[in-house]
Amino acid sequence: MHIVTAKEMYEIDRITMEEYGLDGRILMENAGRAIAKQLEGLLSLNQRITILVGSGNNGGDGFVIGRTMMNAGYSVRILQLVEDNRIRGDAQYHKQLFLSFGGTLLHWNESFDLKELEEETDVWVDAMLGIGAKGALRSPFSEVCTFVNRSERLTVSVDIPSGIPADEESGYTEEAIHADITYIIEAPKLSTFLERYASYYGRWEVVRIGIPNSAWSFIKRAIWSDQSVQQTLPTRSRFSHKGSHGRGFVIGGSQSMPGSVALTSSAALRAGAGLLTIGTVPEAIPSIAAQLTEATFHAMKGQNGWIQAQELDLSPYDSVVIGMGMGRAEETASITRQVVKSAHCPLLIDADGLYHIQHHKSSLRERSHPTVLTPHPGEMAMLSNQTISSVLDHPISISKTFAMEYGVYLVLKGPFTIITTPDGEQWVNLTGNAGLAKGGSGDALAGVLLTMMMQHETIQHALSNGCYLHGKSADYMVEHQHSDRDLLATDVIHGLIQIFRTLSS
Ligand SMILES: NC(=O)C1=CN([C@@H]2O[C@H](COP(=O)(O)OP(=O)(O)OC[C@H]3O[C@@H](n4cnc5c(N)ncnc54)[C@H](OP(=O)(O)O)[C@@H]3O)[C@@H](O)[C@H]2O)[C@@H](O)CC1
Ligand SMILES: [K+]
Repeated sequence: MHIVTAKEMYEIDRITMEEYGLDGRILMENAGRAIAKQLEGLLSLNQRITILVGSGNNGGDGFVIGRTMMNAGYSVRILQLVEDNRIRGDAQYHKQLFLSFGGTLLHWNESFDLKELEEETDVWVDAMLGIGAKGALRSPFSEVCTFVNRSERLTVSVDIPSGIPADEESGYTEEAIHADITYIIEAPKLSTFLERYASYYGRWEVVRIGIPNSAWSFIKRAIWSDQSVQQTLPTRSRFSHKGSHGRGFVIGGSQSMPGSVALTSSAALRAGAGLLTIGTVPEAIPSIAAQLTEATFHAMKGQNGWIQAQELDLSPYDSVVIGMGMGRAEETASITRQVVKSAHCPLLIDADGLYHIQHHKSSLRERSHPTVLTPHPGEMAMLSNQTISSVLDHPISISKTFAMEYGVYLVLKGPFTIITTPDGEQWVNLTGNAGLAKGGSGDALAGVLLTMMMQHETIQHALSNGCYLHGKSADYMVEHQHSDRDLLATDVIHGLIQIFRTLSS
């Protein structure tokens, strides 16, 4: 399923109408009918529907929904918020149909009594503004949205909750509709995944309106779905041996921080790594070894409990991860630089490794093997010289610019983790929950990703599947054994057992 900007969606509509010849009025009919079908499944016949329409094609969808629901036996009325002469084109065509079918149309005016309307309403359908919304809500949209948000009635939005943008834009008002459900037309828009706007959507579902599949070919952004996982997660052959599942190397840890490297390694093993070696300071080995009997160790030279710069032979490994629990001292900066240069295999840089790389980003471009960076928004801000709030407002475009500029795979972690390839292709992962917002989650993710990188032909598939599995495990654990308060990274690692069992059954 693709993810689009408003501009891209308009282009897809244009291609469908001009190049394939599908009339815009039919698209609008399909949109309204697809949403009406969902509403019929959701509502009982005694629930009275009020549809709020604006001047654009979003309102046009509202007129189709009105006619279709009315025909299905529901009590429907439409409140039009703009003057009659503002409704044109396809929307005007469908408004006429609604009227000729005997629909009830109310017009907004200064003295309109919304309270009275509310008394005759069980469900608000918001068809005021769609992807054509620009800037803060103007009157009377702002007053109507404020009223609907205060009303206790079920609120269903068409395509986008009115008042929020489709794209990574700011400057919108909080009066935007807080929908219970949003039926998104054909493809989620960027704002569906932005911290600032995601909650306005409520629960969302995508409805198809007949856009041809080939019209999407220029869109390089999509959701990583259950189906994507089924198509790309490698199966294990009966004749495989430990060497077939990858030999991984985890570099990190320090005397005072052995835990994160233990989590990464434990996750890598649980995700199915064939062999795993941990490179850390001698002082950290006993405590990690006590937890992880399956790992082997490479005792690295250390000073004051931190890893020192030293020669490392990385040739035996299929993938390397560096950074967790390593500290920010100059010694660990030079080992990071050295590994970036000498790892002739896929390399994942996380945590303190990202801190060290910020001043040597150009060295990433010189690598001839894949490099993966796994920042959280704070680390992304540091790497891209942006503020954290700017990263949160523009995670999709900032990720893309960075990944393309430095030729890296980027995994920007968050409630919707975004995976970007060096070519600028992007995938959004939907699994995971608030239980992952704590220390240790990132360490566990790095371990799962390390293993996936050794077992997939394509790094993007590896990263997308790794993020999916990690989030899916967290979801499973919160559903069956934990809450999103008490979930720990070790629980997420443990939950992988169940996820693999389900996927392979
Ligand atoms: N073939 C297609 O294209 C299909 C499209 N489809 C549907 O069309 C939707 C997009 O339609 P759209 O482009 O007409 O834009 P839409 O969001 O309805 O409204 C624009 C109007 O809003 C106004 N306005 C803007 N900002 C405002 C504000 N802050 N406060 C107040 N008013 C504001 C603006 O006024 P203006 O600024 O021009 O004065 C303009 O008149 C899309 O989301 C989907 O639902 C489907 O039917 C499938 C086929
Ligand atoms: K809307």
